[in-house]
Amino acid sequence: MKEVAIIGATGYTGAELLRLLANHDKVDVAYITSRKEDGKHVFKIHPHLKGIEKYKDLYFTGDIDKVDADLVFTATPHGASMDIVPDFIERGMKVIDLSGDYRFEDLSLYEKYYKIKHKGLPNVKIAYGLPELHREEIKEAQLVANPGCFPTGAILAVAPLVKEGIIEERIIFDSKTGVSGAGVNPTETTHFPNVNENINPYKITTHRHTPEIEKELKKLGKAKVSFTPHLAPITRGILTTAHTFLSKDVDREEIIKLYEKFYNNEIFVRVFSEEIPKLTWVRGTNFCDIGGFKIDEHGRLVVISAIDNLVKGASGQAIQNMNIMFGFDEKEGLFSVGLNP
Ligand SMILES: NC(=O)C1=CN([C@@H]2O[C@H](COP(=O)(O)OP(=O)(O)OC[C@H]3O[C@@H](n4cnc5c(N)ncnc54)[C@H](OP(=O)(O)O)[C@@H]3O)[C@@H](O)[C@H]2O)C=CC1
Ligand SMILES: CC(=O)N[C@@H](CCC(=O)OP(=O)(O)O)C(=O)O
Repeated sequence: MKEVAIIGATGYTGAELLRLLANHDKVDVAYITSRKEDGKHVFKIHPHLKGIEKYKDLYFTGDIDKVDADLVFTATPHGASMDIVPDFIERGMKVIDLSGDYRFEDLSLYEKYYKIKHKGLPNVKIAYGLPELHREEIKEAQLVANPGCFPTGAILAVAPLVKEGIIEERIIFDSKTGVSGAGVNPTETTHFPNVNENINPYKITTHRHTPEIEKELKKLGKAKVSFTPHLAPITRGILTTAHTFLSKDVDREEIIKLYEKFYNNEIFVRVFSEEIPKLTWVRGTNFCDIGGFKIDEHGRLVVISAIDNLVKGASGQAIQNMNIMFGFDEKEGLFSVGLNP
């Protein structure tokens, strides 16, 4: 049995780690931290976990220095993670950081989009935690930078096309996200009357996930990314519509075959040749569903992806990465089907 700790376990991704790890047979949760709920039982803050035997003696601690585990999940905001991760690394622990702090090799790109001065990368192996593209690096890493939620759905939607070199450089992503993507603390943007019955575009041309998507796609081929997120009146899920422009003479069947081959051994990516992915198919699951593959008369190829932002977009992917780092079966604790309808 391995022991893990969750820093920031009062938040949404921390809670989701606890929900998913309840079904994981190879790890125990040894520590959960909170700056404000020190000493409280986990069921007090997360009543939906009540009755889970493995959590019956689990209490929040406010003292991060006490944390000692085989692996630490830092489910903390960007900026906060880089204050706490180096100490765990120095103490020899593996870390999976759910924030954006360690996703960029080029720190000037991070500083430009996050508007935060970066404190530097620890001198250990760091991997970008998208298993479908970086499995071998994740196996070797001491620190895994878990991808952003939008980048997960966007990158997986077009990776086969970029790698094959059959589309133009320009790629346009239009994404709709559930409100849980904004974290546990309510704001004016997430206030019910402002979200309900609306679809609100935000951070048009400036969202920090644009350079994250682009730098990952550039590792595969040519990519210039335009990205627009929209807040939708749903709790979970990200539906991404990717507009790409074919540069080679390929038909729909060839494209579907390319995706099926690219994701052939990937348990958590499901390619649909006919159906259009739906958020309810992936809700609560670690799947990224990909479909659409429609080509218009101008050579525009439209691909759709669907993920649950809290699972494949955050905590599920973090557990998938942990499974890879520990050499466990990659789907341990993660295999479930969607809550459809
Ligand atoms: N929500 C989502 O869908 C996704 C989120 N992410 C990223 O994952 C991380 C966590 O997100 P999420 O769970 O939604 O965020 P939340 O705001 O819901 O939770 C973050 C938690 O971190 C703790 N925290 C905040 N500041 C500090 C600090 N300085 N030191 C220690 N702990 C701190 C807080 O706990 P307390 O106040 O109790 O100490 C808080 O509950 C973020 O970086 C986010 O961008 C990534 C992908 C998807
Ligand atoms: C709805 C909403 O606000 N979503 C967040 C995405 C959260 C996330 O995954 O981003 P990082 O892990 O990169 O911080 C946003 O657009 O900023």
